[in-house]
Amino acid sequence: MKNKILLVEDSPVVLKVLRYLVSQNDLFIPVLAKCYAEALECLKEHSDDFFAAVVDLNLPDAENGEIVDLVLDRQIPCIVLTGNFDDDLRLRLLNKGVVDYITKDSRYSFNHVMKVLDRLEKNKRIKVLVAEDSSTSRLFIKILLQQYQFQVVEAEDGQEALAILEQDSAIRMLITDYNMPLINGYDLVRMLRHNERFKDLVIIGLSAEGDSSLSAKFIKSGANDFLKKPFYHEEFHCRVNHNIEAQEMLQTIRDLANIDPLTKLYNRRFLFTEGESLYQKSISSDRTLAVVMLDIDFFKRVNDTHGHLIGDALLTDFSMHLKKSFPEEMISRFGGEEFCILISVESMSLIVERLERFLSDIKEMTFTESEICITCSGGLCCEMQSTLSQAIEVADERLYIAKNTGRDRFVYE
Ligand SMILES: Nc1nc2c(ncn2[C@@H]2O[C@H](COP(=O)(O)OP(=O)(O)OP(=O)(O)O)[C@@H](O)[C@H]2O)c(=O)[nH]1
Repeated sequence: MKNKILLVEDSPVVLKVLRYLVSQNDLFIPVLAKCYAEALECLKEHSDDFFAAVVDLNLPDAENGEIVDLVLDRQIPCIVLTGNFDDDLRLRLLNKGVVDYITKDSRYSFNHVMKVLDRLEKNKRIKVLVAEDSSTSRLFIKILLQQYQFQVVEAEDGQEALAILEQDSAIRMLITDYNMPLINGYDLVRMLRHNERFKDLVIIGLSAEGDSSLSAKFIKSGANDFLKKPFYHEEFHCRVNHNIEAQEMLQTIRDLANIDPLTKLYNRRFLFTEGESLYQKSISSDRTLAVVMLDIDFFKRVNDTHGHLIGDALLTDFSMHLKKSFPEEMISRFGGEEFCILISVESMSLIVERLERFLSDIKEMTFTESEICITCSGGLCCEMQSTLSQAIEVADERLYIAKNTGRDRFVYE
């Protein structure tokens, strides 16, 4: 469902620009009002289900910013547009709880509005943990985060923060004070940074005024950023949003390096780095990690008969089915129409059963809009080798045997 954005602006040109920009984003749908009275009607008509509002501060029928209260009273995130910058007014508006205050001084201002809307939409799915023993300060930070639509979790001390983070892997950011009972903020950051699991957690330390060494300590121990108390709303929002954006960019770069763009499975590079370390961990903990090499039979015929685009669609559909059939396993596209699955082995009979079921499921299915029937062949290596590469070689030799002995089968030994 699209998010409704209320746009209140008396200038037809500005309203047109805003409408155009908002409707360019697939997630948003603009609802327009030229004055306070029209905005009131819109709010009544749409029973307040607006995702956010972008409002002009001075409207012909409400010259003193009354529109801001109208929107905020309905708990709608409010972005204020204004013709001139006024420091007192800005502070008054931010204290009221507006998300941002933007001057209409250039076309970049409207891009900024879009950036804020986009951020609000993404933040709905981001959980932030606030670790702070002072309830007043915690509440203040919580309100600021909620203005930007973040989901907020709270901890009263470092120990509680650690326990929450251990339990909830969805938390992407920690904002932590220094002075806290049980575990202080600095030790909390150090503990987290020594744990591989939290390497991507964004951490912002809060340091009290006058203690300049604390911010350096936070950064040195692995925090991404710090804020000196007291801070301005905008400074807080900028640091929080910039750090989340940096984390998102890092994730995009990682995905580009590790994920096959067509099938969205891991690529060969990821298999030989992360897969190898998984394999070595299995060796050291005396667990068996089976390597399955899987290849679609006569895939060239699919391309030759239906064309490469349908061939691509088949690879995508097939990969989705692989993911469904092996949800816990690391699956990679080894190349072309060949895939590699790493499966923890509890018993040989169980793994054989799963692979045979997969083969028979594939045979019963049809793929793509052209309803193509396929089979596939596979080789399995269950005997632990010294490296993943060696295990892949063994599984690949068995796959070769499967191909040469009639296809549509697995060779296990
Ligand atoms: N559409 C599409 N085709 C691909 C892609 N990658 C590889 N191929 C094709 O996959 C085909 C693989 O053909 P072959 O290696 O001869 O294997 P096969 O036809 O599956 O025969 P067997 O493996 O022996 O059963 C080639 O035609 C490649 O062009 C891709 O990303 N998209």
